[in-house]
Amino acid sequence: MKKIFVTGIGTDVGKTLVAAILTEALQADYWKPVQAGNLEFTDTDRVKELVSNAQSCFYPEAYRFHMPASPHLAAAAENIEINPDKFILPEATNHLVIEGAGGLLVPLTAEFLIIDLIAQLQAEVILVSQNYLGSINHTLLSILCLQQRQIPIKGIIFNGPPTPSSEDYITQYTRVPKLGALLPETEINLAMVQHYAAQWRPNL
Ligand SMILES: Nc1ncnc2c1ncn2[C@@H]1O[C@H](COP(=O)(O)OP(=O)(O)OP(=O)(O)O)[C@@H](O)[C@H]1O
Ligand SMILES: C[C@H](N)[C@H](N)CCCCCC(=O)O
Ligand SMILES: [Mg+2]
Repeated sequence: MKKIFVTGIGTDVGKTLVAAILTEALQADYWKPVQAGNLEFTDTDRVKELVSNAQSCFYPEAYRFHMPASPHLAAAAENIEINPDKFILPEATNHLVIEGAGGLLVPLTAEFLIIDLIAQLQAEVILVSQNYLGSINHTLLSILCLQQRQIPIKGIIFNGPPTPSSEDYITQYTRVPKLGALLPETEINLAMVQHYAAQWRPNL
């Protein structure tokens, strides 16, 4: 069974949308271990809304915080310290898509970062890269960091206006494959998620 951790080169790069498409493509289960902010409509609510297969299950977050901030700060604001031992993989017999918070070096505690959670869960990574000026640097930094920790990287999803020159540089320099691309969409709905799911499925 695949255990895929969806991380990104930063926050707001499209991880939730990509996670919804991957969940649909693999008819996988979905888990967001830490939700910071947007408790009235969480990333899990969003993915549930966008996934239409009957097989996917959605697991409750290990931690939910009100403050839309780095999880270590959001936790401190509620006088809570995140305990890494509390991140227990849901007992699933299905593929599992796990969504992080922000990028790889986002703190969960003073010592424990998202990248440490990925290593602890022994998941492979799909990295969401958004195309903007500066994103080559952010994408290479993320990949070098994962490679230094010997965390397996399944591939990259590029989000936003296509920029083949940047994408080619990144895939050639890192030797990490491109799994798919997500274009800027005006409508985000079930049909759009199904369309990308079918397109990316052969690469997953
Ligand atoms: N390709 C796209 N076309 C249109 N809108 C997009 C696209 N990708 C992302 N968005 C929108 O951009 C916003 C941020 O995306 P998303 O919530 O998926 O980011 P994220 O990386 O999951 O952030 P977080 O770190 O908070 O989990 C959302 O409103 C999402 O719908
Ligand atoms: C609140 C936001 N949407 C995410 N849930 C958390 C992003 C944390 C980013 C921290 C940082 O890199 O400075
Ligand atoms: Mg998200």
